[in-house]
Amino acid sequence: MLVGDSGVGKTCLLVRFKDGAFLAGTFISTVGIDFRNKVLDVDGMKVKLQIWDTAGQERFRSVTHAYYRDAHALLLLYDVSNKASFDNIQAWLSEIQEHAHRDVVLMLLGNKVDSTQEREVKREDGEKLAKEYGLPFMETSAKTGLNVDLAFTAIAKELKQRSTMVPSEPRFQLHDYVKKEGRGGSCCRP
Ligand SMILES: Nc1nc2c(ncn2[C@@H]2O[C@H](COP(=O)(O)OP(=O)(O)OP(=O)(O)O)[C@@H](O)[C@H]2O)c(=O)[nH]1
Repeated sequence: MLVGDSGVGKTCLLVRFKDGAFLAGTFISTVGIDFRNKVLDVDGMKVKLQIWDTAGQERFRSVTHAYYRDAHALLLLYDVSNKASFDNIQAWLSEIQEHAHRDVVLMLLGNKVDSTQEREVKREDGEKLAKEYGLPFMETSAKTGLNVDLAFTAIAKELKQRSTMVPSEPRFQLHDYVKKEGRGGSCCRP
């Protein structure tokens, strides 16, 4: 499930991942909730992701709350060119704590990293916040596609591992995967 303030790019991230395209121009806010499916090949096994795109607008909050409970994974987004969306992350984390399952897989994404001129949130600040809450973190761009497949693949790997895990088996580490695969040395530099 994709969550975060209105306008951070949740729908665009999903469209980029599903169709490899970018919805430029007019911004049509999601009403309520929508979903798309995508099948990924993860280490030779097909993993079907059903990805729910939620409305970021406050007035739809009661609708989206109802879906948290069934979510296996949450991608929490802010917009690196919008400081307010970053400042609201803690409020989103409280919502998640209140409504989502305790074991939900959670990842923090700083989107629109292509907007370098308008950047209001430093990568270091995103990393610091993620570290504080023990979350894997990436910067993404739905516009250029940077780290989009990587973020969803990391989630799919984690979910696959959880669903097939034998108790004594070493666990897939989402954190380590994100660090190792993120482009540009230290995780996810554009
Ligand atoms: N430059 C840039 N613009 C983006 C990116 N992702 C989304 N946008 C733009 O940001 C605006 C909002 O994108 P959406 O994907 O509709 O935002 P949302 O988070 O789904 O918004 P709600 O449905 O209201 O919750 C649109 O005008 C997009 O074109 C990105 O990675 N880079």
